[in-house]
Amino acid sequence: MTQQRGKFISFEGIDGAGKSTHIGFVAQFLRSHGGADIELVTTREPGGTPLGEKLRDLLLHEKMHLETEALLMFASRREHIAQVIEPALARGAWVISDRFTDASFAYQGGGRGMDRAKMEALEQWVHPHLQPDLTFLFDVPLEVARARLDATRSLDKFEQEQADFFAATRQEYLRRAAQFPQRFRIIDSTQTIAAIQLQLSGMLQAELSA
Ligand SMILES: Nc1ncnc2c1ncn2[C@@H]1O[C@H](COP(=O)(O)OP(=O)(O)O)[C@@H](O)[C@H]1O
Ligand SMILES: Cc1cn([C@H]2C[C@H](O)[C@@H](COP(=O)(O)OP(=O)(O)O)O2)c(=O)[nH]c1=O
Repeated sequence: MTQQRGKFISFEGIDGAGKSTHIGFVAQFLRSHGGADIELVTTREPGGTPLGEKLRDLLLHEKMHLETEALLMFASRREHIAQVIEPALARGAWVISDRFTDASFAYQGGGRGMDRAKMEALEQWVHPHLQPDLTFLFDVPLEVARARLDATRSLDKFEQEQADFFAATRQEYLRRAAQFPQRFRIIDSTQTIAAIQLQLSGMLQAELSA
């Protein structure tokens, strides 16, 4: 009997939107409601493989040309797809990824202003047939995200960007969501954590019974 392919779920949003807060909850929900035989793989981008984690360190801390940045994001992704995502989906596991290609469109395309046709060419090259089945976009106004970030940790290269960068990043996320409404779920991340978890539970339940 051929193994049923697993599902691929990505988490997106500008820094400080609350994405990391909810990934653990979603993993826990799927473990307790998805049946004993569901295998979950939680991973992240940039990163997710030993090589990808080295690239992540460079990407988050070194200044570089915007096209170098985009190419390294997709290089990390190529490795991630080959080593982690595709094998997991093929054996029936569910993959939960903290960011995927929508982040490249949002940050390198929207935030940095890289030409969209080049972004689309990279997407077509690196994963012409793979897209997440479900993408949660945690959406908040910039000021809310910034206030949350300031309260937490020391900021990496992207988190140190200014308001206009994040305005363009957020706008590009929303454009991608409008372009792919079937897979995107936009979460109003100004709600309380409890309210968001309730909303996520309903969406996940629907996905489990699909
Ligand atoms: N809905 C929310 N309401 C209030 N605070 C939140 C909410 N979601 C997240 N936070 C807090 O905001 C900060 C940043 O959240 P985090 O999940 O790390 O964001 P991201 O992963 O999107 O950068 C954390 O301190 C977190 O506890
Ligand atoms: C995947 C990806 C991430 N990024 C950026 C967005 C984030 O600022 C940063 C790291 O991701 P993030 O998951 O936010 O890490 P953390 O929550 O630990 O800070 O990388 C891109 O610019 N392009 C991409 O394609």
